[in-house]
Amino acid sequence: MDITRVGIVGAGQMGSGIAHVFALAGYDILLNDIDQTALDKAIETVTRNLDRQVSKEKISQEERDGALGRIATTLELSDLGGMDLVIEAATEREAVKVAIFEELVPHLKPETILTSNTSSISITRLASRTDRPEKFMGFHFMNPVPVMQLVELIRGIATDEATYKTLLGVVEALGKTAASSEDFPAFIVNRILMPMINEAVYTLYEGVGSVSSIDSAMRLGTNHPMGPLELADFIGLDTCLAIMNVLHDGLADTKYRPCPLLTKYVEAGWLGRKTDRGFYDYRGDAPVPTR
Ligand SMILES: CC(=O)CC(=O)SCCNC(=O)CCNC(=O)[C@H](O)C(C)(C)COP(=O)(O)OP(=O)(O)OC[C@H]1O[C@@H](n2cnc3c(N)ncnc32)[C@H](O)[C@@H]1OP(=O)(O)O
Ligand SMILES: NC(=O)C1=CN([C@@H]2O[C@H](COP(=O)(O)OP(=O)(O)OC[C@H]3O[C@@H](n4cnc5c(N)ncnc54)[C@H](OP(=O)(O)O)[C@@H]3O)[C@@H](O)[C@H]2O)C=CC1
Repeated sequence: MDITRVGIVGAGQMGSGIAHVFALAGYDILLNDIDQTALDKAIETVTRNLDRQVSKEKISQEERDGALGRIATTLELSDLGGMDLVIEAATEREAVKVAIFEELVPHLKPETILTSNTSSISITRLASRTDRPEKFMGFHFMNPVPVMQLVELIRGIATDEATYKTLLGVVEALGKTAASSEDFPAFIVNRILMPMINEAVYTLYEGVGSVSSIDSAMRLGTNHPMGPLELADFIGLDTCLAIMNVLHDGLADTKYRPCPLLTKYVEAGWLGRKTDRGFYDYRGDAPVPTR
């Protein structure tokens, strides 16, 4: 199937990054959120990141202008009805995603491919709440989307081959690389990454190390570009906790229990960079470790 128009639901860090790379690759984008401020912020973020790419001579001014011109925004989910492909990138809560699909599906063309950027939730279960499980897939981008090469492709039990092949073609058109994962909790990347981040929070909780010693140990000792607590703040502590809960519930193994300190930070509304406070305080010029 030929994809030219792409709808994106949720204009947070992932929705804006996905809009950026699709627009740069020539797709027409309609970005939706429940909050006008989120849409305005997303356009600001995309503009800033495109400008950064121009200043680093990765793209030309014309490419930047073209990409920005291809992104429109809307508060009405029904406006996404005419899209060829829809990517849901709203908050990592199953009830939120299911409500979006139930509202959106009656407006979609029969041939539209529907996808979720979920980090962890069962694709088969989400697909079953739509009218098109055979045209439904997990389409999992990595953060920051303009920089990270990987896209995980997750087929639900009913996903057909044509849908998989179409999305594989889209990943190639974006200049990214696909990895296929079976539909099990948190797929490949987060099945491995998130227990490491959770263990880093336990390491802090048990007093084995401070925020800076844990992060510098992993940055300098294992050559990770970011320490695990810095990365948790970057991803969003609410998203990290949601993923751990999906692993814990879905695999029924206590080794995935979320660290109580992670839960406490989320309960406090300290969600990391997006709220200016997590394991680091981002309100000053440079991030300051909080423990
Ligand atoms: C939770 C999930 O479901 C799945 C996930 O996403 S898991 C998270 C996966 N992501 C990671 O693990 C990220 C780990 N961190 C990193 O790779 C790096 O720290 C980073 C790429 C984010 C930043 O790298 P850095 O070297 O510290 O910073 P910086 O020099 O500013 O950026 C590196 C390059 O990326 C570019 N860049 C960074 N953010 C960008 C953005 N949002 N848009 C466009 N370009 C960007 C910079 O311009 C720079 O380009 P050059 O190499 O041409 O100079
Ligand atoms: N953060 C990461 O590193 C990664 C995240 N993901 C996944 O991507 C998805 C989005 O994550 P991320 O961008 O980080 O989260 P953010 O919190 O940055 O953004 C989520 C956005 O979705 C909006 N939203 C909530 N409910 C609705 C709705 N009903 N309709 C439209 N928009 C809605 C939120 O609005 P409001 O703020 O008003 O609630 C917010 O703007 C999640 O499923 C996450 O697991 C995937 C890969 C990496």
